[in-house]
Amino acid sequence: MQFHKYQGTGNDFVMIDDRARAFDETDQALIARLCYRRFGIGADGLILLRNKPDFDFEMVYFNADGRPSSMCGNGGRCTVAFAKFLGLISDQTHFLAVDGPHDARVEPDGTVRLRMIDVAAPQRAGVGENDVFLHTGSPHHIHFIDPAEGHGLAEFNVYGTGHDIRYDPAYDPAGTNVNFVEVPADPAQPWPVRTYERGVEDETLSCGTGVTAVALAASQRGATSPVRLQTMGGELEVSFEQLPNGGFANVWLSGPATRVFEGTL
Ligand SMILES: N[C@H](CCC[C@H](N)C(=O)O)C(=O)O
Repeated sequence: MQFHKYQGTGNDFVMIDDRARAFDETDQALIARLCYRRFGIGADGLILLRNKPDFDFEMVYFNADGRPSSMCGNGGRCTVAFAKFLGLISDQTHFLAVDGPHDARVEPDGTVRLRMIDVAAPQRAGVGENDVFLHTGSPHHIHFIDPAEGHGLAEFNVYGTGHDIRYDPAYDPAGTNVNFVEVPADPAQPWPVRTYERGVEDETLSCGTGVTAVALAASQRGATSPVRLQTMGGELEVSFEQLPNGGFANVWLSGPATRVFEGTL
């Protein structure tokens, strides 16, 4: 079986052209093994590209634990780049993902812009003012680091604190992804973000639905569209319109999506 490896700002994926529907998506152990960085190919997730009536293609996403997951923003952008590589699309597309239909376009410089679902207003999470929750196709807890905490994002214990919030009973049974954000002195500058991802059960170099949630939450702290986000794996941009009810529409996630190598299993 042929596979391709893609990454979007360091969030990486095993990509499979499964239009023949030959891949057993119920084989959780196989998917987990393919994503395992020591005994397998290594990735944060695995994506099947499949045919779907009325759409250019369907994207089926699995976390590194082998389980089907909610929407993956970086994976969606990489699947669009893969569809273009396969000659399925040119520079615009309408495809189906687990959270519904998505439009996307590929810019001349290779930037992939993905339209995300409309997002409800941020909800308070935890006890203080520094924690909010949004669902951007995947669930995201966001913690704005308070300088009074005494440490910045670079030395923050993303794994430990992220793990605790991800498994907090308040998020039972599905859990959540967890994002840690440093408020920049100038909100027009990139907002630094680090993410603990559910289903990877570790920090990833970036998370597309995560930075989307952060950008929307940051609009309550002086950020205006488009918001630039600085992840460990590179810069992403999120644009949006704020709705009168506090929600968001016309939400777009933009950034690079790169084919790294291909191989045969
Ligand atoms: N781990 C996420 C799904 C992948 C999200 C992330 N890779 C992205 O780019 O949005 C979850 O279980 O909700």
